[in-house]
Amino acid sequence: MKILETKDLCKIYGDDAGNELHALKNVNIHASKGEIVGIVGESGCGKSTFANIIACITKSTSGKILFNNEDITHLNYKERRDYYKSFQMVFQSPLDTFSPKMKVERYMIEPSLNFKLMDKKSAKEYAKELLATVGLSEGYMKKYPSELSGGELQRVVIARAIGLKPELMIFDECTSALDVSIQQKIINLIIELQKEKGFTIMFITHNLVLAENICDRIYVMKSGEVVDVLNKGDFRNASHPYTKNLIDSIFTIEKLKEKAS
Ligand SMILES: Nc1ncnc2c1ncn2[C@@H]1O[C@H](COP(=O)(O)OP(=O)(O)OP(=O)(O)O)[C@@H](O)[C@H]1O
Repeated sequence: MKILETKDLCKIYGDDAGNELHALKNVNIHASKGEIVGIVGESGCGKSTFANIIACITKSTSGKILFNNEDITHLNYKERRDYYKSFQMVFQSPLDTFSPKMKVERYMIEPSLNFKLMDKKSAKEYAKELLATVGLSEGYMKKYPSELSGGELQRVVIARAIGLKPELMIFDECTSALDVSIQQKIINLIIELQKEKGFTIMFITHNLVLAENICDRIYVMKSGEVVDVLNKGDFRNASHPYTKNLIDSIFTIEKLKEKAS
């Protein structure tokens, strides 16, 4: 069953001088229930624009977005709020989602209170449970963002996002701001949570090796277009020269590493 499907999604950014930038060109991407779908491409290819449109942060210029077969291309305020119960996004920098003056506790209980899902006491208990799920003790509830490491902050962001039991989550370069050793831990956490909770993931990254390791299907983007779709087990059989180049560059790095060791 398809959770998300885009049909000929286009985005044109314009400036005051009348210049147009076609950031997305007829993008057709889908994700079925329980899948981990990768969107991979170099900087500026349109990955974040795509994610922001799905998150209703940016408006598309044309095309359609279907969520559980319902057209969500033009949602009003109330509909968007409802959508955010089923959709959550985790951004590259956890500090972007945190106010520096907000303790972890308030950040964690906010969704439960905003959506009137439970009272404050239960929301606090639920927040502690969620923190435990991402490997953080309840002591973190009383901390400010400045007292947490980048990896810990990203765990808190993930804990809050899964608290709403979303059907679809987008992770937009969610580990690129972290140390390599922490990146692996966060990726493992996301995979474990996905297996346990069964939600669908769109994983946005410039890192093809990472995507290859965790995704069921990868969409390769270049200059706003999907140029290749690679299925699991088939990732090295890319057809587009751009993807072949990406893969060749990985092999070259692997060979250099082999030579060096
Ligand atoms: N608000 C905006 N106004 C004008 N142009 C924009 C805007 N946002 C993005 N762009 C342009 O659209 C293109 C796609 O940008 P986007 O951020 O989606 O790419 P990306 O693949 O996510 O890149 P990165 O990995 O560097 O974040 C780029 O050329 C960018 O400069």
